Amino acid sequence: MTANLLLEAENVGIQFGGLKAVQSVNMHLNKGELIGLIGPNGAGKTTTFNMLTGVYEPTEGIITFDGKKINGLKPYQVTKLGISRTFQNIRLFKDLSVLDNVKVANHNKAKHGIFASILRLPSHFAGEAKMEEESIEFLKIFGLDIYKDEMAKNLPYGMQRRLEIARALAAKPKLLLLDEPAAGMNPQETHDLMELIAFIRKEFDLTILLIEHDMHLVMGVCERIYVLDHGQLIADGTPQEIRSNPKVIEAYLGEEVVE
Ligand SMILES: Nc1ncnc2c1ncn2[C@@H]1O[C@H](COP(=O)(O)OP(=O)(O)OP(=O)(O)O)[C@@H](O)[C@H]1O
Repeated sequence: MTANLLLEAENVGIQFGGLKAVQSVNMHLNKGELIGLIGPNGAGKTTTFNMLTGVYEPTEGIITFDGKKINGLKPYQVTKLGISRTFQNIRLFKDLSVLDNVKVANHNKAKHGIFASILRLPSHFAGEAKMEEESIEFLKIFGLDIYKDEMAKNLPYGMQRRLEIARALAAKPKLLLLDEPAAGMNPQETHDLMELIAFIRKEFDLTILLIEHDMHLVMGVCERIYVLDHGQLIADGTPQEIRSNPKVIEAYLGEEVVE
């Protein structure tokens, strides 16, 4: 294993009944990379995320994260090791405030223990104050601090998507998985999101894997791209290589993308 390797999937796959949803996927993410995962509907992208995050246990292959095998771990254990994600369908605590949504995620990393909290020891209050301060800092980065007391469900759609990312980031991951972060956003929101993703990668020393159908976004921010089709990887390479790969054009991009 090279020192730079953060995640490796070796021949990973999963079968649901008779359906091989994902087969023999080999993938590696180096520290600090921003990688895209693309492919047609039903190709197995979200299923791959679900295997990387412990939602599904692969029926074949090995997933190694930061030198540890993570197959079979529960999602909360994977989060603890340093993988956070967002979902295709926004999953926020809709009736909690914007700030509380981030605080809940930040809580995973709280330094003060449960006894300090129950007994209301000074370390509990100091810990809470620090967490609130940190959570507000996260909100500022995402331009959400002005909405901090608003219930999450009242945010405009694009802002809810940003809040999901802020929340995933508050768990202080090493690897962030974004499932269609630009879905439903208008072109301006998508453009701003692109800049934000590039910014947080640098600022937080993150590795990011993102699923996205918006090719402008994927080609604009990713260094490398993996392409799935019918559960199998059909290509990986730089945006330039992917754009001109005949297999990818046939399966997914369509002729019009080739310039
Ligand atoms: N829990 C499950 N049980 C049975 N089949 C499943 C399950 N989860 C996913 N699948 C199947 O696995 C295949 C891959 O689905 P997946 O959602 O991963 O595709 P996707 O590439 O993320 O598609 P989209 O771009 O539409 O989100 C599909 O045929 C889907 O029906």
